[in-house]
Amino acid sequence: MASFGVADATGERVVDLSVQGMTCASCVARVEKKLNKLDGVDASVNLATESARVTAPASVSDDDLLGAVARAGYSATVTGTSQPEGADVLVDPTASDTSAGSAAGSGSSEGPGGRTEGVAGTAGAGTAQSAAGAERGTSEAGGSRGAAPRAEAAPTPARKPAPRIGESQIARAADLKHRLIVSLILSVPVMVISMAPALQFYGWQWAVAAMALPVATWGAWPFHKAAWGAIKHGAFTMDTLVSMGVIAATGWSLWALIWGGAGELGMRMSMELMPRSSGHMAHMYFESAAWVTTFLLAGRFAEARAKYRSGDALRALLELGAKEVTVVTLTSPSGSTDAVDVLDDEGAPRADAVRSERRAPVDELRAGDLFSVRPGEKIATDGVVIEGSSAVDASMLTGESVPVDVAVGDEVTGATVNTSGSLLVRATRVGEGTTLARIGKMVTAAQAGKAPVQRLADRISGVFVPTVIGLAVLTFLGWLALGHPLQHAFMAGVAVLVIACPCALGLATPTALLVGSGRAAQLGVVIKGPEVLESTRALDTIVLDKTGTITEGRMSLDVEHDVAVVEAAGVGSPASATIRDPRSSDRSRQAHHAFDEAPNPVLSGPTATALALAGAVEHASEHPVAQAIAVSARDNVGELPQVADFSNHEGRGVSGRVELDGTVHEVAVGRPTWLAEQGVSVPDAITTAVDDAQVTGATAVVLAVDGAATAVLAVRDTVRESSKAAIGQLREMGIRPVLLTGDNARAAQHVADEVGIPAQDVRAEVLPGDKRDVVTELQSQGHDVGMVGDGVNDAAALAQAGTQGLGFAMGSGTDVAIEAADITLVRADLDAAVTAIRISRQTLRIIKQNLFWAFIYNVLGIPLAALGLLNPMIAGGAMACSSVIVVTNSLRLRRAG
Ligand SMILES: Nc1ncnc2c1ncn2[C@@H]1O[C@H](COP(=O)(O)OP(=O)(O)OP(=O)(O)O)[C@@H](O)[C@H]1O
Repeated sequence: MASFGVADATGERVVDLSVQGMTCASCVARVEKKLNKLDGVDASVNLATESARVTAPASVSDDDLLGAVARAGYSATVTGTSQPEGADVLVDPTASDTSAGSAAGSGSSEGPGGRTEGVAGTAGAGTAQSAAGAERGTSEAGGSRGAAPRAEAAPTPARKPAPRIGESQIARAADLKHRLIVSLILSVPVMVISMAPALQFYGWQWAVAAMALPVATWGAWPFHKAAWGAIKHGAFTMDTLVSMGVIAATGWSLWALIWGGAGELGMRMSMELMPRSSGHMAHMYFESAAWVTTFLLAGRFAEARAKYRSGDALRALLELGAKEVTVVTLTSPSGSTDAVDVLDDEGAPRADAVRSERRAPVDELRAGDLFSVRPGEKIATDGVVIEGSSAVDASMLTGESVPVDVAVGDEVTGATVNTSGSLLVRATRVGEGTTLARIGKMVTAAQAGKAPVQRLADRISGVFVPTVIGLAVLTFLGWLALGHPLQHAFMAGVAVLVIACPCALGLATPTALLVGSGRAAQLGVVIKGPEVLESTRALDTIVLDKTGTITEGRMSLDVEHDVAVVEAAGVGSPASATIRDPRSSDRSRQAHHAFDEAPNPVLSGPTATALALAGAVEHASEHPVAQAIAVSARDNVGELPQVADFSNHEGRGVSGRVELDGTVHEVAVGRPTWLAEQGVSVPDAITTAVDDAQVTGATAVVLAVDGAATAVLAVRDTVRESSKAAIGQLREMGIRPVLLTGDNARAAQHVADEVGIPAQDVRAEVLPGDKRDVVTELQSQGHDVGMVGDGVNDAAALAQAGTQGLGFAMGSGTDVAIEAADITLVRADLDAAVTAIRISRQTLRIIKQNLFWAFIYNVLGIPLAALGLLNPMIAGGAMACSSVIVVTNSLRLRRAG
C-alpha cells in the first residue's frame, strides 16, 4: 500500500495546514512551490478544502512552514500534526486493492484487511482472526482489525478539527452579494443622471458623487484589498486594474467636482465622446467607476458561488459521519482498564468487567477504544464488533440497499447505520484512517490538480495588466509632453485604464457555464465544475465499464438452458451433466439438458437443490449476477433457505452457510478461478461447461457446495441499444473506447464485438481493486483518460480517471460515485456520455470566444483611448457592449448537445 506522504523515518511528521486566501489553481501552485522549496518537505495543497498536507523533517519547524505560506502571499494555521507511525492512519485509499465501494461495503464482509477464509470455513473465522489480529497490533497495514485497546498499540494522531470545506466561500459569496446589491442600487441613478442632462437637477453632481463614492470605496473594497495584497508581493492581477481604474476615475471625478469646476451648481453635463470636446470644464466619471465596480462584483459573486458548489461532494461525504459516540469503559474487579484484564482471549468483554458509558465527540475516539452502537444509530468509526449482532445499512456509502448482517468478529464501517441489534465495537481506525475519510480523500485527490479554465484568463492577465498600466502611464506622459492640459492627459490615461478593464471577463466563464450546464442537465448530464470542461478537450481515451454501462446491467438466468448441474455429491442424487451447445443461438434446438423433465415453474431434483443453495447466498448480494440467480431461484424453487455467515468477496463471488433439509452446507458462488484458488475441487465437466457458456458471451459462475464445484450457472446481460452508436460517435470525436470488466475474457470480447471495440482494447477479468491500475497505466502512457462506470466496483477507477481526465458516473450508480464523478449521467445510457463530452467541449469553445470578445474591445479600445478619442464613459459603454456580446454568445449553448 502506498502512503499519503507519510514517511517512515523517525523525525518526520505530517502537518496539516489550513490555508486562507487561495482563490485559484495558480494560488495552489504558488503555495505548493514555496513549501516544497524547503529542504525535505513534501507538500500537497488543496483548493477545495483550503488545506495543505505537508510531510516535513524535524529540521523544518511549523513556523518555517507558515513562513513559506506567508511568503507566497497567503496565511495559514496548523490544524494538526501526526506522526507517520501506524501507516494505517494515513494510507492512500486508492492504492488499496479494495475499491471505495468494497472498502465502504466492508460492513460485514471482506474489508481492507482481507478476510481470507476458505470457502468452506467461514464459521468463526472472524473471531479467530480477531484474536490473531490482536497479537499483530495496529501496525498491520490497512487491516487494523483486532487492534486491542492497549495504549501502546493505538496510533494516536493529533486532534484535528473536521475540515469545514468551502465555508470561507459561503462567507465570501454572502459578502459579495451584499456589496453587489448596494452597488447596483446606487449605480443605476448615477448612470441615468450622468447620461441624461434633462434629469440633472440642481446640485445633481453632488448627489451623484454621494451615491458613487460608497460604490467606489466600500463596493470595490474586495478589489482594492486584493490588488494591495498582490502589489505587496510584486504581482499584478485583474484586481490591480480594476482597483486602479476605479480609484483613478473616482479620484479624477472628485478633483473635477471640487476644483475643476464640475461642482458648480446649476451646471449640466452631457455625455461627451471625446475628452477634448469637454471644453474648459473638467468632466466627471463617477458612472464609470460605479459600473466597473458593479459589473465586476456580479462576476465575482457568481464565481464564489460556483466555487462553493464545487466542494459539495466532499461536504456531503464528510457530513455523513457520526458526530457523537457512546464510549464504553470496561473496568476489571481489580480496577484495571487494561485490555488484558477486561477482554478475554477472543477479544470479547469478560463477564466480570464493569461497564461505564459516556457520550463524547467522535473526535475524541482513539483506535482501541470501545463504543456502543444502539439500533438506528450511526456507527462512529471503523471497528470490529466484539459483542452483539445486528444488520448494518451501508447504502449511504455503497448504494447497496440491503442491510448486511454483522456479528462478533465482523468489521463495521463508520457512518453506516446500525439497524437492529445493539453492538459493542472496538475502534480500529479513527480520524484520517477511516473508510469515510479515505473516500473523502479519494474525492479530494480526484478534485485536486485540475486546470480550471480561468487559468487562461489568469495567464493573459499576467501580461495584460502590467502592459495596460504601462500604457496608461505612457498615455498620460505623452499627452503632457505634447503640451496638452493636465486634465486631458489624465483623462486619456484613465480612459485607457477603464477601457482596458476587462469587465466582460468576469462574465465570460460563469455565463457560459451556467447555460452550458443547464442545457446539459436538460439532456440528463450533470457537470461538476469548470475544470471538467477543460478535461473534455484533451480526452483521447475513454474506459467503459462493461456491466451496467455498455450493457443493461440487468442479468438474467434462464434455468432451462443455462444451469448445468455437473456433480451433486452430498446435495442430493448426482445428475448427469448435459449442457446445451452454447454456440447455437437458437435455444429451442437444444435437445438435451439436465432438466427436460423438471416440472416448471417449480423445479425439483438436483437443479432445484443447486438453485436453492445458490439463490440463498446470492439473495444477500446486490451484484447483477447475484440478483439474476436469486430471482430465478425464487421463481423456480419458491421460498429460499436462510443464509448464515454471508460474505461478499468483491469481484469474485459470495459465500455463506445454508441449511437445506436439515444439513448445513458451506456454499460459495463465484468466478471459477476464485473458487479454484479457495481449494474447491473443480471437475473437468465444470470447466467444460464454463468454457461452453463463456463462448456464447455469458457470465458463467460456479456453485461450490462443501468444497466441491457442483453446478455452472450462466447469466446473460443485454447490450444497451444505444451503446454501439455511442461508441461510434466517441470514435468520431477522436476518442478511443476501451472496455474494462471484471467479467471473463470471452464474455467481454463478445460484448466488444457487438459494439465495435477491437480485441486489443478489451481488458477483462480485472479485479475491482485493479481497475484503477488500468486507468493509471493508460494515463502513464500519456493518454487523457475518461472513465464511465456506475461506481459499484469501479469507484476508485472513476476517481483515478478524475485526477487527470474525467470520471463519468452512471445515474444508477452509487451516491459516492456520483459525488466523486466529474460528470453524472442521469440518463443511464452511453450516449449521455457522448452528449456530456459534446456539450462540455462546446461550452469550452464558447468560453474561449467570450474571453476573446472580452479582450478584443479592450485591445481595440486602448489605442483609441490613448489617442484621446474615447472618454471613459464611452469606454464604459464599450465594456457593456462586450458584456452583452458575451452573454448572448453564452445563450447559444441553449441549443447545444
Ligand atoms: N455475487 C456474485 N455471485 C457470483 N459471482 C460473482 C458475484 N460477484 C462477482 N462475481 C464474479 O466475479 C466477476 C467479476 O465481478 P465484478 O463485479 O468485478 O465485475 P462485473 O460486474 O462482472 O463486470 P464489470 O466489471 O463490467 O462491472 C463476475 O463476472 C462474476 O463471475
